[in-house]
Amino acid sequence: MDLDNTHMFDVRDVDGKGKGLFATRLVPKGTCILSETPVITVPVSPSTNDLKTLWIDVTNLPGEQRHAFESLSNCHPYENIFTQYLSIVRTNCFSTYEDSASVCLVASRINHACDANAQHTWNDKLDKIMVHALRNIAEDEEITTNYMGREHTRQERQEQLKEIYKFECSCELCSLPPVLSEAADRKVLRARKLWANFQVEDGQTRHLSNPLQRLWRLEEIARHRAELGSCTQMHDTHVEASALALSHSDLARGKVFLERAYTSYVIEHGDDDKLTSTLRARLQDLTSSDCYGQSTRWQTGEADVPPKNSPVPFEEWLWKKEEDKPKTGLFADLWDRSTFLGIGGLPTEGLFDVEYHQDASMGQSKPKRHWCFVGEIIDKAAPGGQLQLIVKDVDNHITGVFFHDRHKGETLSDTLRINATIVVLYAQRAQSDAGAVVKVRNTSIIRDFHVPLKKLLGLSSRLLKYATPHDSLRTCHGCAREGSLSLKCGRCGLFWYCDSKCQMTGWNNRNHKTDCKILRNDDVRSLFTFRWHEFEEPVRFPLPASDERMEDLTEKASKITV
Ligand SMILES: C[S@@+](CC[C@H](N)C(=O)[O-])C[C@H]1O[C@@H](n2cnc3c(N)ncnc32)[C@H](O)[C@@H]1O
Repeated sequence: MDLDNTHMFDVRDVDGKGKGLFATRLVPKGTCILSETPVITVPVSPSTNDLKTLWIDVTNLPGEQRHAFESLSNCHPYENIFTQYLSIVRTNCFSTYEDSASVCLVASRINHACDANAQHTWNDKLDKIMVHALRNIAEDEEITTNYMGREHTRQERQEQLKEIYKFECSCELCSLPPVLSEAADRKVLRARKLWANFQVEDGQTRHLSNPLQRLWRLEEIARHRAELGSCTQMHDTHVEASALALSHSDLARGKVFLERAYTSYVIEHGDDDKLTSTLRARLQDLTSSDCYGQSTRWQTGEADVPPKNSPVPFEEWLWKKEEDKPKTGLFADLWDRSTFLGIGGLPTEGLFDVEYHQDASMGQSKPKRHWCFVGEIIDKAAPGGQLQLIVKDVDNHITGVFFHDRHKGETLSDTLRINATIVVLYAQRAQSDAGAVVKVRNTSIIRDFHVPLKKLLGLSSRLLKYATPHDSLRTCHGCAREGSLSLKCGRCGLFWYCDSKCQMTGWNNRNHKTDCKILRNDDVRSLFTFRWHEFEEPVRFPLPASDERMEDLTEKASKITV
């Protein structure tokens, strides 16, 4: 017999259960209570030949082991020595190798409880049954495992245990008063249903539709499952949440979820399991995950996990429960992937997305905030007279923008030029033969800016850094000094300098010659000055009131420095 940690438990008689395992000292949560190599393995559905093989295997066991096997509990009737051995297997087996059931001489003595304090798992790296403590187990407490998995109602559990193991379970969970038992059952059913809905959609792209709602569903599942106490199911929930976060380039949440998955998995499976090693490796390089970066909608860095004393409660941050706080910057931040999206971050056409839609009458959903698709035209064609743009989006994904308006885009076909940036308001991700595309049904939602996307993004960064006051101080665009500056660009009125020397540096060496020209275009100015985070109703191009806002901004800028 191959056993570790025998000093932690012994086998005792238990009233009404036969024998059972008991802790002989405090066993802390996560402890490996035993790891044991099976003595007998049979196919799950044995043939007559397999029964003979079973008989041979048992009779070939060393005397002590054969005796131990024959004296294991047997709750099924049998007719002869072959079926007697099979009945013993059925009463005591664990599923181990594919389609196989195995018997261990010690682990098989562990009795069942629906609210078990330990869990057995099969470790195919070690070829052993492992039993780990799911919580602290007190000295003299019976060690129990759950024979059936957690997500079953009381009635389902009782029926299965009676059928397979011929006993009526009287564990604490099964002995709850009816009101509490029904409440526990409701949690089981809710978690099971929510989880089943996740399983319906398969493949990596499942994370792209309605991610916020999916995250909130996972939070609800995680809450129920935490109460049900299954580490395996907590692991599954957090792995899914991690994949969801990573799909949207959210490394901070992806990391926290994966760490949680790892922690719960290790409790039940130990740290020498195959999947444990995989999870550990994945944690080392989150970006290597298959689903990473399908969109940048929630982009964060690993270091963006808020500190413990952060004003936003950690769980609220983790599950994105916090209200979408209005962002108050003076200029639009084109890098903000909650508003300026690539194809992967867009809500899916025809689906209600809680992050972007509000209910409206007649089952039609309306935008509840502003957002847009942003990309650069890299090619265009008009097969069958329909204008189709090939676009590289803000996430560098190549996608299509297809025109489904009355004129099939013909009215715009000359204006929309290669290398121009386009912005499509309230865009949705639609399916076409060519994969995911944006369909433009009304030309007033699309606008082209005769500037490559890279330049617009660079300008956005510079506006945020040099044209936005920080604590009433400005940053010189020429030398990056922070202070009360008195010289501003006379043309755009937005960039500030220490003196004319810095202004020359800014103009000639730091892009302002180009930026200033770009900023003279009304559409570009309104793109940057429109209040994207203040929503009253959907807008169309041209975006409203850019000039007033620009005047307002330049005036504010002057006041700060006078
Ligand atoms: C795998 S064996 C467990 C060890 C067994 N008690 C023994 O004496 O070897 C399964 C059998 O143990 C008994 N058993 C397990 N858990 C029980 C429980 N919670 N209440 C009553 N009997 C239980 C049932 O007879 C069941 O068929």
